[in-house]
Amino acid sequence: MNFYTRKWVKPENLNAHGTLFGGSLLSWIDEEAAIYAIIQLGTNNCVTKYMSEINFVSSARQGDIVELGIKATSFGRTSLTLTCQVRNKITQKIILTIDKMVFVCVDDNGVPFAHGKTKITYTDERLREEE
Ligand SMILES: CC(=O)SCCNC(=O)CCNC(=O)[C@H](O)C(C)(C)COP(=O)(O)OP(=O)(O)OC[C@H]1O[C@@H](n2cnc3c(N)ncnc32)[C@H](O)[C@@H]1OP(=O)(O)O
Repeated sequence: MNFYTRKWVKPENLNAHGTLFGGSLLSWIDEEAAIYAIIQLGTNNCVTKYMSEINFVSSARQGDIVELGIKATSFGRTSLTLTCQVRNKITQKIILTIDKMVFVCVDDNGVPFAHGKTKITYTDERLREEE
């Protein structure tokens, strides 16, 4: 799993208990996972279809640096399934896990289409191929 994105927990990301607000974290994850899916599938037209149980394993506090990890676990016909982990960059303590996130390629009418990809890419070549 690659942890490409780091986030610095700031006052505007906190809940009433002074720890990282789950909604902020989920918003970061959805964007990170969407970008990952876009790179893998070579198209901007990807939508979030499904998220499995979200396990908030431990909390993060103001000033913490957290890192978001995403990995593709399976390529479907129109979909891509990912798994996600968030951890504290310094201590490596797990903050959150999501076993399964599914993204689907859709055309301009919102109808799923076959993406034709079967393997993980570690470059952004597929996006350039679309142009
Ligand atoms: C990044 C963002 O913020 S996007 C914004 C939030 N997301 C959205 O607005 C999406 C709203 N949802 C939709 O528009 C529709 O549900 C669609 C177009 C994504 C899918 O429509 P469906 O009628 O479910 O399509 P369909 O039955 O053909 O399934 C498409 C794929 O999703 C998979 N899928 C459908 N439902 C599920 C589910 N509950 N769990 C896992 N995968 C699923 C299917 O297996 C299929 O994958 P495959 O082709 O690789 O085998």
